[in-house]
Amino acid sequence: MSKVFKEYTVEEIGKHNKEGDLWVIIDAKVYDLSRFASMHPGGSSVLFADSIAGKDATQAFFGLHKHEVLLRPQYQRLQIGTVAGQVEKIKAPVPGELSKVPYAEPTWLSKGYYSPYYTEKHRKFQTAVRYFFETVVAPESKKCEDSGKKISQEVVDKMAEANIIAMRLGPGKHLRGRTLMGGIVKPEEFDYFYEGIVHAELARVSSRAVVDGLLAGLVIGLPPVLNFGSKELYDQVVPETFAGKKYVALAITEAFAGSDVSGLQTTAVRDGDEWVITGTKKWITNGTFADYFTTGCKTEDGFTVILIPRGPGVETKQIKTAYSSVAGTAYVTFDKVRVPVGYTLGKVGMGMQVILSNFNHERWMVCCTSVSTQRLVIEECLKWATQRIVFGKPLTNLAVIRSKLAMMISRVETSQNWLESITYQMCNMNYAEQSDKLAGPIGLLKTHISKSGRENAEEAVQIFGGRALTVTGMGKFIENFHRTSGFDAILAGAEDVLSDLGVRQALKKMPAEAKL
Ligand code: HEM
Repeated sequence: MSKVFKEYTVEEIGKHNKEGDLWVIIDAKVYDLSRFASMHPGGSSVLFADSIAGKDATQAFFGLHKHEVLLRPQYQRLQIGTVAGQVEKIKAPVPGELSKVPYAEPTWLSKGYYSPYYTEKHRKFQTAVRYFFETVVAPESKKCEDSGKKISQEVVDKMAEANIIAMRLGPGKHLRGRTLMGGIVKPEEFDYFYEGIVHAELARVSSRAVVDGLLAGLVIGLPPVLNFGSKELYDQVVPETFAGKKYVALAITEAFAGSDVSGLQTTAVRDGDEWVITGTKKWITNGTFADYFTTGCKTEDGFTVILIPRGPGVETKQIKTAYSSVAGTAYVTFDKVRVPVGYTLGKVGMGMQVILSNFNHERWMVCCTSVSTQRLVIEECLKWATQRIVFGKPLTNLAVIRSKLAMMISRVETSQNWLESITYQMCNMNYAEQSDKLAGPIGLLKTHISKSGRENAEEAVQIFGGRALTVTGMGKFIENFHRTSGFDAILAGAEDVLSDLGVRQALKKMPAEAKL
C-alpha cells in the first residue's frame, strides 16, 4: 500500500532552510534532508544555497542526478510529504511499459506507426519479454556489471523456465514441445522477429558485458551440437544447457590466430577411441564458467570441431578486458585432454563448415542487441539535453546539439530498417539460401551498425561532457557504452573483415555481361 503523505504549503516548507532543519521540494514532493545533508555525496554546502534550502530544487536536482536516485529505498525514506496544490510530473518507469521518448522505441512499437513485419502477437510477446527482463534480469544485471561476478543461478533458472535460453538460438526443432513466454507464441510460429525481440529486450537492461555474460557463449557454442552432434551427444548436452544447468563456450580464437582460422595451433590427435587435445584459446566468452568448450582443433585431415567437457587438463583463467568480467572472458589451456571421438561435431576435417554455419546468425544477433542499445543512447541524450540547463536554457537550444541528435537518430533508424529487411529475408529463406544470399549483407549490416555505434558513442560523450567520463552518476550509461562500443566492431567478426566479405560476396555475383 502506498504511504499517505502530509501536505505542506510552500511557505511552511520555506522555513526549513538551515543546518539541522533542511527541507527541499523535488517534483511536488517534500524531502527532509536535515540529517542526510552531512552524508550527501555532492557535499552539504550545495544544499544550503539560497536557491535550494527550503525551496523548489527540482530543476537543480535533475541537472545533477538521474531520477533513479530518488527511487532508491534509502532516499525514498527522505520524503516526508507533498506540496499543497502541486502534482507530481516525473513518474517512475513501470516494468514492461514502452518509453514515450521519441525514437527510444522502433516505429513498430510507436503509437500511430505501422509495420509490414510485426503482428499483434509480436507486440504481446514483446510486452511479456520486456516485463521479464525489467523485473527479473535488470536488478541482477546492474549488480553483476559492478561486481564482475557471474549472473546468479537463480536468474539463469528463471530464464530457462521461460525458455529464453532456447529462444536465443532462434527458430527450429529445438523449440518443439516448449512453452514460450507462457505460451504467447507457439514453437512453430516462432520466427526471427520474435527472436530479435528477445535480443533487443535483453540489451535494454544489460551492459555490453552483461549481454555476453548472460550465456552468449552458449548461444554461439551450442548450435554446432544441435546441428552437427550425434543423437547421443544431443540428448546429453542440449537438455541440461537449455535448463540452465550447464554452460557452453565457443573456443575458436587463439593468440596465434583469430579471423585466420587456418593458423590455429590447438591440435587433436587420435588415440584409439579418444582425441588427445593440446593447445590454448584466447578471448573465450563465458570461458571462466563454461562446462563445455566447442573447440576448433587442427587434426591430421585439416580442421575439426570437438566438444570438450571441462575435466582433467582443462584450465581457464580470467582475462581482464575493457568491459566487466561478468562476461567471463577467458584464456583456456588444454593439456593432453582426452575426449571420446563421439564428441566430434560434424565430419573430421570439415570443421570450417561447422564454424561458418553459425556466423550469420551470430552477427545478426549482435546487430539486434547493438541497435537496441543505441536507441537507449538516444533516449539518454534526449533526456539529458532537455533537462540540462546551460546559460539559462536547455542544451537542446543549441543547434550543435540538435545536429548531433539528428545524426544519431538517422544512424539508428537506417540500422533498424536494414536489420528488419534482412530479418524478413531470414524468415523466408532456407538455410542454404541464407548462406548464399545473406552472408554478405549481414557482414555489411554488422559493420554499418558497429561503426554507427562508435560514432553515436562519440556524439553522446560530447553531449554529456565530463559526465560521460565517470562510471557513476548522470552519464554512467554513456560512459559504459563509449568504453564498450568497440566490442561490437570486433566480436563475431572484425569490421574490416566483414565489410570486405560483403563486397567479395557481391563481386562473386557480378555478371560477366555487365559492362559500362
Ligand atoms: C533527495 C535529495 C537528494 C538526494 C537523495 C541526493 C543524492 C545524491 C547522490 C546519490 C549523489 C551521487 C551521484 C549520483 O549517484 O548521481 C549526489 C550528487 C550530487 N548532488 Fe545530490 N541529492 C539530493 C539533492 C540534491 C540537491 C537539491 C542538490 C542541489 C544543488 C544536489 C547536488 C548534488 C551535487 C552537486 C552532486 C555531485 C554531482 C556530480 O558529481 O556530478 N543534490 N546526490
